[in-house]
Amino acid sequence: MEIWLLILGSLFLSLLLNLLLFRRRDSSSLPLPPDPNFFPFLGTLQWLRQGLGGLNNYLRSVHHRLGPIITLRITSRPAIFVADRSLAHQALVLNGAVFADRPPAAPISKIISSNQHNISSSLYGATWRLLRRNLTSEILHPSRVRSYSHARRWVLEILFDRFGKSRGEEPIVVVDHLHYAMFALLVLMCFGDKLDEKQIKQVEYVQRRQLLGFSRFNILNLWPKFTKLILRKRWEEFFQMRREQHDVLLPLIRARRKIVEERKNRSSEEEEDNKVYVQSYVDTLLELELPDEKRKLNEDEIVSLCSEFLNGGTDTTATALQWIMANLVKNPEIQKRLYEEIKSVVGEEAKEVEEEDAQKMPYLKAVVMEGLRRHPPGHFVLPHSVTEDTVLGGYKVPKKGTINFMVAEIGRDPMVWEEPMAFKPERFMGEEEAVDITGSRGIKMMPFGAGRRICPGIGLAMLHLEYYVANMVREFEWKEVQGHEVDLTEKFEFTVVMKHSLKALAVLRRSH
Ligand code: HEM
Repeated sequence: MEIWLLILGSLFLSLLLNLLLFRRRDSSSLPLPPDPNFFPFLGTLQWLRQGLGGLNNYLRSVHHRLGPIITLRITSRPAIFVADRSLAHQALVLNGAVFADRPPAAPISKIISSNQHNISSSLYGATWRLLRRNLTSEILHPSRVRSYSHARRWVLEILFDRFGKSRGEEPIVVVDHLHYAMFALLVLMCFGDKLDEKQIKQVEYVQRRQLLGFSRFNILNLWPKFTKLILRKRWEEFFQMRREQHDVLLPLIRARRKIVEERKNRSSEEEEDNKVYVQSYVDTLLELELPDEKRKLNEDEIVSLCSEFLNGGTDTTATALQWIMANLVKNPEIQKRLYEEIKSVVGEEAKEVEEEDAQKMPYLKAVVMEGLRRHPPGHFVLPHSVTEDTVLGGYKVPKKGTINFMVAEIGRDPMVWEEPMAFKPERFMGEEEAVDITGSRGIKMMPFGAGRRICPGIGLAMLHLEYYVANMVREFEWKEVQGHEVDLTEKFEFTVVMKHSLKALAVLRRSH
């Protein structure tokens, strides 16, 4: 009886909260969140010149003046920015379905996403659901992720080999190796076979060129008809880049299609003998049928989905790894404590920290969490939009607008985190250990977003971060290079990277 009362009581309460928070007033009678500029587009021009870093600084100063939710007029649609964790929770988690849409893609993104036929840009609906479910259940499911453990070990050997060549004497630009390593891993998960170094480097080249080109090509989005005339060369450059990406990815996709078709024609006994087959992301895409159009994906769409998979899992993880390693080099006492923990779990002479060992290493987990809090690879989530006019924080959020959440500001909120700019993994030990990184029970940090559009790669990303940090620290002692002291200044690229890449010495710990 008491249980029933409790359930009824909480249902009633959540209904009431929902009504109070979101539908208290008809949204049409409410104003948009405050806009800092009397002449709306002037402010935009002010930061456009400085790129995303400029936008970030500008937003921070506007939030100080006008509060946690504001509007900017970047294009003809209002763009709302939220810098408050409770408002983010109210929107993304408590009212998740309404805030799960994406805005119509700008011209450049429309081409890259093959008309919004990928996960990150598709509208909230049947196509998004199909593509996202395919990725999470066919590739990112824990059992499938386990089947790629040989690949993670192979990549670890590549990394050790590269670091070892410096013999602890030559400074290493760590992030270059991390990028290559993450590409090797994700390329294998995407296309199946271990490709050779030249092929992996080609994929890395075309993908990173696309990522780093975002800010260069962004201007083409503003007035396409006009820019097609005055920035013709840049449009040509963009299409050339796209062609080169197709030239590299399409042969890999076609080779995979051939393998899948050959498998279908094989008998089950032959299949038994051919146990080396590991399912790749492309294999799963070949089978999909778009729900609205009742047709299979075309090659352009498969390229776009592969590109999203590669970008989603490489740059983000390599960026986070570099920030974490930089803090370990800058704070040798934290690195020492981490090494002691690793040694106590696997012993001094173990060749590898196995993936399961991380479960027995609370300090390792704390180091990774602190890295993601203090240096989230993305300072914003991807732009969201709402499926209907709605209300947030007493303001109107219009259906045709975009809304974004300031990830870095939320993770550095001094009301939640003591000394937010300091790197202190201890804050995740003891009481704070239970910080929920998915934000479903309340948001304190949100490096992967929150709610229905939360990053589907969160489990894989955490595994990669824990596994590579643990192994890099177990095998080498990482030391600062005189004249190249660690500098934590940020630079906005696709992710927010170190302005001066980490250079460090990797000194072997074991004699082998
Ligand atoms: C440290 C690593 C990573 C970080 C920090 C990260 C962060 C994020 C963030 C902030 C979003 C946007 C959420 C939103 O719009 O609300 C996102 C979306 C996404 N991420 Fe990740 N991510 C990481 C790794 C990965 C990996 C490993 C994959 C896949 C292999 C991946 C695939 C995606 C996809 C497909 C989306 C779009 C989701 C959707 O729109 O439904 N990410 N990620």
